[in-house]
Amino acid sequence: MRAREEETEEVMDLPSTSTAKNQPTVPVEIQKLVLEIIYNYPGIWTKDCEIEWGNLTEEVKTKSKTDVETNILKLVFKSAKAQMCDKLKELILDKRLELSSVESELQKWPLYSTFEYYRKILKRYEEGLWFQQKRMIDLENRSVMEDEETLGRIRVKHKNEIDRKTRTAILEILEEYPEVYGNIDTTINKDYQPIADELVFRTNVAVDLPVIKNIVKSTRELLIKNLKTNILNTKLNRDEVEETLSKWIYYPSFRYYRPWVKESEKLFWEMRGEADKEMEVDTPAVIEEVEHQREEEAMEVTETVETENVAIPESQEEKKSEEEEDLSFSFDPESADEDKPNLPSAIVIRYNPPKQTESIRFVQEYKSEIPESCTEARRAQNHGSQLLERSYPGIPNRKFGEPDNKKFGADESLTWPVQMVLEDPEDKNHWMTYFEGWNIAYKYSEEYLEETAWYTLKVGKMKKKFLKEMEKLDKDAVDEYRSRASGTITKSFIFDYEDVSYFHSKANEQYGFAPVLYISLTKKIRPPVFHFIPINILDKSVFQHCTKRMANKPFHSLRALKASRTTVTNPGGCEKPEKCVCDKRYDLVYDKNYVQYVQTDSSGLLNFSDVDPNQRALSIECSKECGCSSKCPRRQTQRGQKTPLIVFYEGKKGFGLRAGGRIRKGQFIGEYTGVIKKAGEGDDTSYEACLGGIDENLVICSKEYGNAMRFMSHSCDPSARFVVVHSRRQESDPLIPRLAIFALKDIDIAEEVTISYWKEDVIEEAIKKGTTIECLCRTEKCKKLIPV
Ligand SMILES: C[S@@+](CC[C@H](N)C(=O)[O-])C[C@H]1O[C@@H](n2cnc3c(N)ncnc32)[C@H](O)[C@@H]1O
Repeated sequence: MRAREEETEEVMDLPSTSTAKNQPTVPVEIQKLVLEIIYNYPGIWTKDCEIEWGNLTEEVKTKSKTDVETNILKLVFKSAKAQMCDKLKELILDKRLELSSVESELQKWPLYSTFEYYRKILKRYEEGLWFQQKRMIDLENRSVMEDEETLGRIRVKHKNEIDRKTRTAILEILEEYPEVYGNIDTTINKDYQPIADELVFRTNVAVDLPVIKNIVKSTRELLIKNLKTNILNTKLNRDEVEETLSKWIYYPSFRYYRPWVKESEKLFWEMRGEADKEMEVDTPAVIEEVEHQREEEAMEVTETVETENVAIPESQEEKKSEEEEDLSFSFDPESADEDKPNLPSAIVIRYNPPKQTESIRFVQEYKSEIPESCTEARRAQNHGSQLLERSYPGIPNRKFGEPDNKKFGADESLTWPVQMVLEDPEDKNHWMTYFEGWNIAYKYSEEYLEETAWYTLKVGKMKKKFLKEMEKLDKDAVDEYRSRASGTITKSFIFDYEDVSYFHSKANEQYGFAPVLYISLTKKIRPPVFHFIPINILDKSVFQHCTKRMANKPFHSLRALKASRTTVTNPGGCEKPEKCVCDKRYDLVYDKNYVQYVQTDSSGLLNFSDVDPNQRALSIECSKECGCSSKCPRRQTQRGQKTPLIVFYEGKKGFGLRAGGRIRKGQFIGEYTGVIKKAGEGDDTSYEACLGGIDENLVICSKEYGNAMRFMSHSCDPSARFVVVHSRRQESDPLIPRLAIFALKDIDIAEEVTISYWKEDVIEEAIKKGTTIECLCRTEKCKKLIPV
């Protein structure tokens, strides 16, 4: 690296983008020397290697004969990095220069000659800028569709990458297609082709037709849901409903649809007992009024509050900040199983010859595998040069690294999925970004990631919020974790955590479930090893045992066999209360003296106030027979985990489970999955949960196969409890018992999700016998001892 001849400035303020007033000034010569020397210390290019900083400080001292403190050197480096990013952005995006002009402009920057090498580290960042520049130019020329060359650069967005901008654009385009939005229920994928074409034309983003269809339908669902919550639950008056709706982020681009849901709205007002009042959305005048308002709005730039569901339960309203709104995971409704009708709800192994049904997957043997959707990880597993010395079921142990870049990197970067983003403690506006299958860190601005990796950024922000909450309990531990996570993670066990988190979340994502992250703040312990499985697994004999039970019979056969004993009527939670037969089915099949019946209300919440904590609770979920949709509040287990969960190292207790978002009292948290087997078959029962209430003889064992729920610790004052669930989508499906976990209280982000492992009498019995260990639940109600 040779220094360039002519310089104009003698001193420079640090850092370039900083607003701080009292930054030191460092002579350019020293800055150049520092940057030149840093070339030989790659350990600090992308991370903060303290040893290298120490050596570097010494070298600078020797060569410059000046004593410059390490933190000043860090500032020099940080400032140069920021300047390099700013300059690239300015030249590529603002000035829209070509590559050769960018090059010559950069040469004018006095530090470039000694810092040029760093531009390679910003390769992906720069690629992103070129891509954006191209898109801007394409859009201006409106030549995207004609130009074959450009078509290759269109960004394809998959379901979880759909950001607010894309969704808004789809809804805006849709307005021009009343023949589609007026017939949403009967549309087929093909009907959305003109919308998809227009989307590419307007935004250079390509989205699959089923995804567009889902977005349209789900926004309609959200509109209805918001109306329902505001009218029935929050009991707002008409003006307030209007006002609340207008805060919903998609309302401005979707309000034209309101008259098409007037029947639903009318029904809600009727249920409120306000049927006599005139429906305001009923007349064309309203559409005109909407149009008028819209024109007015277009004139003024107002800040929109982002929220999916604008109705906030009263008890939580105060607490819910804008930041949280942004973090609320709305896997519903895009990921609801309407999208994937063929998803199995259990896996049966060793069934010979295998059968074929939609709801059950039959296999000869089962082992965790890298999800099929992770194509880059699979490619890396085959060709990557970086071997990670570890072995986790279903998780690759090979990655691509710098040496593979030339052969396997190239242009595909544009469609690579981003695996994770980690906060950069030194730079709040950028995130350290890792692509799936690669072990190289890149730095991207939040703005850029918002555009290209919306979903992963959301997970990153959730983790950041979780750590912020954990700081209140143990700041030192969180600081230590952060410094480790921003260091050389590729070689440390942190990557194991990130990979386990990613691939388990991907397995969940296939079913439309929320992510699971694994975190150990201080202890250098490897993540737990087990086969992650989002649904239950059972073998042929247990499967046959389940399918022989009377509960399998369809409702009409049950009724023919038996007269209903009592009338349990609480069908209010179902979307179609008039047709719902769940409660009656409970009467016909289960014994109320033995298992208590619980049923979700219209918000999908369970009320446990009358349920004995020592008694088993059972819920029956709706099936197609009830006539409701897959989004009915009475289908919680079928829809699955919607709140992110954190498997967190709790010290002596081992790993436990914490909430990655706010969970409401009565809310479904997740399903306890594992191997369904006969009780008493294994010698280690610590991961076994009984299916009593449905079948006393069966347990779910999550020791070798399971999901995040297997980590719940015992508490003498638990925040959640088990509910056995009778659930299937179709009455013709085999009925396999399921086990759900519901919240007993409001659980905040970073709070532990715990259950009581035993009934009280079992704990007391063990205490009497002396067969106990110390209980570490640390609650006020702790009995201090629990059974071994
Ligand atoms: C189902 S496992 C929970 C996950 C386990 N901690 C892990 O790291 O895999 C049950 C085990 O967790 C630990 N544990 C859970 N709750 C506890 C508590 N309240 N006190 C002490 N140990 C507990 C015990 O070792 C128990 O055998």
